[in-house]
Parts: sequence; structure tokens; C-alpha cells
Amino acid sequence: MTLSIAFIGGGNMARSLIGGLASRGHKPAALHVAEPVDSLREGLQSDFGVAAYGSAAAAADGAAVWVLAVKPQVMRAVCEELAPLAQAQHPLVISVAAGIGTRQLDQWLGGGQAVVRAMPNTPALLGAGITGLFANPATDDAGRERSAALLHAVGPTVWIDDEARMDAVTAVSGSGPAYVFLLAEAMTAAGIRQGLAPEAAQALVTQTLLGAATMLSQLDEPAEVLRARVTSPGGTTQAAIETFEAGGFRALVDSAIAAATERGRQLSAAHD
Ligand SMILES: NC(=O)C1=CN([C@@H]2O[C@H](COP(=O)(O)OP(=O)(O)OC[C@H]3O[C@@H](n4cnc5c(N)ncnc54)[C@H](OP(=O)(O)O)[C@@H]3O)[C@@H](O)[C@H]2O)C=CC1
Ligand SMILES: O=C(O)[C@@H]1CCC=N1
Repeated sequence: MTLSIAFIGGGNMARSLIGGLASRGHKPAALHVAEPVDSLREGLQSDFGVAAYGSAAAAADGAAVWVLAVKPQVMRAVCEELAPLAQAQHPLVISVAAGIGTRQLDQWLGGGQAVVRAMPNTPALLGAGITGLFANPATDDAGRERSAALLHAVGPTVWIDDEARMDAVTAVSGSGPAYVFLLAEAMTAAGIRQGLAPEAAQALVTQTLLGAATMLSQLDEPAEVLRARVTSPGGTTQAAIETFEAGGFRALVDSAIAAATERGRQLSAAHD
């Protein structure tokens, strides 16, 4: 029997997960979504054939797994609305929200719930995501296996032992695709400034990022070694890398990831 899964919130992240699950053969009728925005709800229905609802309780009622995919700022209100149903049905609850902790989620849902915190990323849409997972003590082995299997449909999963580290997972891989897209934007604009046609610049940048990421994932060699192989002494790459280093590239990346990690902590504290 296909597992019935209710997504509460049908925005960017839910769409990526639903798209990934649907394309990997999960029965669309077993995927329920609650989403207040008409256009998003209708789009999910027409694109993936899921059952879409305007209210969280209608989507969640009877589902074995609830995936909470609303913004952190509305999570408390959503959980408190769902608490009576959670107490009656005790689903496996998986939250993908940045910052919000399992203790908070459990408390807002009325207590005694199996709660898994998951941090996926949008490449899940193409089955190319990665998800960090943390389970609260009320989650049994079956619940851990079930949540890992669900997220594994859209990419590899990594269990994180210390929940505090989930903010670092969020900062590195949850937000990470946006950093790569920013790099793509900047490289494309720079290529155009050097005289390339926009379509050519975009094609060159996209395939370069894909090729480099494929090398990182398929060759058992560290980034540093792969970089050295591109960098001929006194050549073009060296000129670029020296410019990056002189501009404080590594320190900037470090500060950006520290800021994202800290924002996760703040989101938790703000909703305690
Ligand atoms: N986007 C990403 O790359 C990632 C996001 N996340 C996490 O996923 C969560 C969702 O993010 P994202 O998808 O980007 O956000 P979105 O705003 O795109 O999606 C959230 C959706 O939930 C809807 N919503 C609000 N209240 C309710 C409710 N009571 N019941 C059902 N749906 C409701 C929102 O409607 P409305 O706009 O009207 O409020 C919105 O359409 C966040 O907690 C985020 O931290 C995690 C990993 C990666
Ligand atoms: O920006 C955010 O807060 C969410 C969490 C990770 C990616 N997007």
C-alpha cells in the first residue's frame, strides 16, 4: 500500500518534494496538499494529480505522514490548529522549516508526537536533492526508516546526531543552491561584460557548473586537487584565483554561512 502523505503548505519546497516523489512513482492520489493560494493549489493538482485542499486539517486527516512545509513564521499557528488531530491520530510529523526545533513542534502539536526535522533543498524536484535529518526521541525505528525512505526518493539523506547542527545543514545545503545560482548569475554577467552573447555565456556557465559538480561527485578527489589541475602556473585560472583570494572570497563564504546559521537560531528563538 502506498503511504499517504499530507503536505501542509504547497510552496517552493513542497512543490520540489511532491514533483520528486511523483516522478519516482509515488501514487499522486496518496499525496494530499493544503495550500491557501488558489493558483499554487491548482498548479499542484494539474501538474502532479495530487489531492489539494484549502485547509490544513482537511489534507492532514487520515494521512500517515504529515510534511509541514510552511514558513517558520506561521508554523506555530499551523501546529496549534492541527494539535487536536495530531493527538487523535499520532501521525509521523516531518517538518522542513528552517530553525524550528523538534521540541517546539512537539509542544505546539500537544506533546508526545514523533517529530522528524528534515532539511532538504530544491534540487529535490529533479531527484538531485540532499536532506539532513534529525528525529526526536519519540520517533521509533520505523518512523526513522519511513522518513529517511520518503526523503531518499528525492536524493541522499544524512542523519544528524545533534539537533543544534541542523542550522548548519540549513546554511550549507538548504540554502546552498541559491549560492550556486548567485555564482551562475555573476559568472554569466561577467562573461557578457567580456563580450560574449548572453545565450553563449549562459550555456558556458551552466555546463561548467554541471561539469565541475559531476567531477566532484564522481571522482574520488578533493576539490583542492581538481582545482589545481585547472590552474596552470602563470596561466588564466591563476590570475582569477588570485583575484578571488585577494578579495577575501573564503572569508566571505565563511561569513555568509555563519550568517545563515545564526538566522536559523534566531528563527527558533523568535518562535519559542
Ligand atoms: N525554499 C527552499 O529552498 C527551502 C525551504 N525550506 C523550508 O520550507 C518551508 C517552506 O518554504 P518555501 O516552500 O520556500 O515557502 P513558500 O512561501 O513558497 O511556501 C509555503 C506555503 O505555505 C502556505 N501556507 C501558509 N499558511 C498555511 C496554512 N495554514 N496551511 C497551509 N499552507 C499554508 C503559504 O501561503 P502564503 O504565501 O499565502 O502564506 C505558501 O504558499 C520553510 O519553512 C522553509 O524554511 C527548507 C529547505 C529549502
Ligand atoms: O531561505 C530559507 O530560509 C529557506 C531555508 C533553506 C532554504 N530556504
